[in-house]
Amino acid sequence: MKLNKLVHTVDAHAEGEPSRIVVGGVIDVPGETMFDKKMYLENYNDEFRKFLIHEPRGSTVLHADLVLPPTNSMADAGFIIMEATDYPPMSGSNTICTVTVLLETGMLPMVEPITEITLESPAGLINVEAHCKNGKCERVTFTNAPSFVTHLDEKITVPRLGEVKVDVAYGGAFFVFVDAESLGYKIIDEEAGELSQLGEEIKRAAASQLPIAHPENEDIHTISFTTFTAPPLVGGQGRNATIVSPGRVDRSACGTATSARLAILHAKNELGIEHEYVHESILNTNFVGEILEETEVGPYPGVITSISGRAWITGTHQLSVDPSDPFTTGITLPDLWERF
Ligand SMILES: O=C(O)[C@H]1NCC[C@@H]1O
Repeated sequence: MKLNKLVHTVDAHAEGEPSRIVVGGVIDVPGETMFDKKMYLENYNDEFRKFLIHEPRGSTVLHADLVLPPTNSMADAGFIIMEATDYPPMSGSNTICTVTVLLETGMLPMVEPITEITLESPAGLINVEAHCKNGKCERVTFTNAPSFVTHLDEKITVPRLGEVKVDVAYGGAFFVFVDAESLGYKIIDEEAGELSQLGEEIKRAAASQLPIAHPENEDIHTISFTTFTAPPLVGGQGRNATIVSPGRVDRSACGTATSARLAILHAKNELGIEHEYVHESILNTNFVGEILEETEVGPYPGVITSISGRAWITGTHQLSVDPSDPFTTGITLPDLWERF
């Protein structure tokens, strides 16, 4: 057997949302910070993301996280988040999967009952508290990058819907928020296809009509996700479906959307500091969010939030490329891609 590449991954899911954690096969990526390294991959080696996530080795419903040595001496490990179409600076489900894998494989030492570690994400340092018992990482709570709101009750025009009222907020990526009930949805399984299609249309409309940029990082300058919000169905405080490109529902409650939603609720005086907010997913799983303190991000008032959830390892893979394989970097047929 002759191989051009051999990459070791440990796969996991956080409350239903799957990630593939790269723990071997890559020594390092050029760049002085984790954000520089993410930009390097995006600009010069995007083939690696496609190799990990796209068919025939992955699927549209998969993310990958590349574990690297940190560039900041305060951090225990670094990681670069890769999703089906891009590289978000931060991600809740990816963080929870990465922490669970680092601790349950012994890559970082597990201390029971609470392991405290710091990860360096492209969005900055992330403090993590993991509740561990009998070698299992039972729950991961992390303090997210600062969240802030850029637009409240803004009207955009969406081709199939006409005028739609939206909020836009950052929670590690930019999200456009839409009230699902006002469009006739409750966020249940049978709506997943329609919500995915509408979400992609709303994201495109919002991105073109509401220009935005992160005040502290001009390379973060577009709306990446649509989040539909609805009243809870299974005892939480809120429910959501975040649409992940190329157009499918986040299986988890989406950690970064939860942080962004907390920033919006706080801006509307609907949620104070230190109140737990149980955010339900379409699968009835949840992430628990909490506003820890107020802050400022450039000209925007913001909040520091914590997000908490669980992950489970699903298996390990040795991904490889046979030099005679015609499909080394992924297949994206329009039956699943460019559908909407
Ligand atoms: O939990 C989150 O933040 C994420 N889940 C998939 C898409 C987002 O990055």
